[in-house]
Amino acid sequence: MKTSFVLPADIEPLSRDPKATSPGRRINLHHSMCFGCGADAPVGLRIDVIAGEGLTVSASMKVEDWMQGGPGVIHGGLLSTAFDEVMGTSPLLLRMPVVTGHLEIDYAKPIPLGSTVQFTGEILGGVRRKVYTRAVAHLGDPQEPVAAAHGLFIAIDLEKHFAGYRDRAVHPSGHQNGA
Ligand SMILES: CCCCCCCCCCCCCC(=O)SCCNC(=O)CCNC(=O)[C@H](O)C(C)(C)COP(=O)(O)OP(=O)(O)OC[C@H]1O[C@@H](n2cnc3c(N)ncnc32)[C@H](O)[C@@H]1OP(=O)(O)O
Repeated sequence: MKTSFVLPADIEPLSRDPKATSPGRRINLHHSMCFGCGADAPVGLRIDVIAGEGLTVSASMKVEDWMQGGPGVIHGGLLSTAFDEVMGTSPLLLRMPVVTGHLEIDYAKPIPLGSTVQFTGEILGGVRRKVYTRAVAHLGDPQEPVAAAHGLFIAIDLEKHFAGYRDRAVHPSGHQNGA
């Protein structure tokens, strides 16, 4: 599939953390109200990202009617959110919390409503706090990808990064902290 994404020349291999989620198990994320993965989010993708061997992950997502962009097909921005979730979860195999720094999507074919998108993702390597990832989407035949993505994720200190925002966090009760 065509892409304009270029990996840096100084990229280095990364290693799976020995305590990372075992292959075949769901990678547990941050909170249940996350738009990408949370079971309690009022509207969301509810994507379960499954650890694979090495630095790989997989996931699937049913394309519901509310995800429509063009007539009968998925909205491209919504697909990019799904890629963000799949690739953004993968650095937890390194036991590294990250946020998205840069995201690129290559759309190859329209994705019909009612289909199930299968994602495979992998960590390609890193440079300092930067983690480079790639993911591919298909509708059942891995040889016929419908889209692919590259993501650059930046390792963060969780406490510091969200320090100024946590009082706005929404909880399953519908209440915000302090509200
Ligand atoms: C609540 C729990 C969350 C965590 C759970 C994990 C699972 C979540 C899964 C959910 C998935 C969904 C996830 C989401 O949706 S996360 C939500 C969307 N993302 C954000 O909100 C991030 C907003 N950005 C920032 O906070 C800062 O800019 C960050 C923290 C990213 C960097 O600011 P910081 O001041 O800390 O560091 P730095 O500026 O020195 O940058 C560091 C290095 O990175 C390089 N760089 C930076 N940006 C870019 C760029 N665009 N292209 C190329 N390179 C870039 C930069 O050159 C430098 O490189 P080098 O000098 O080393 O060579």
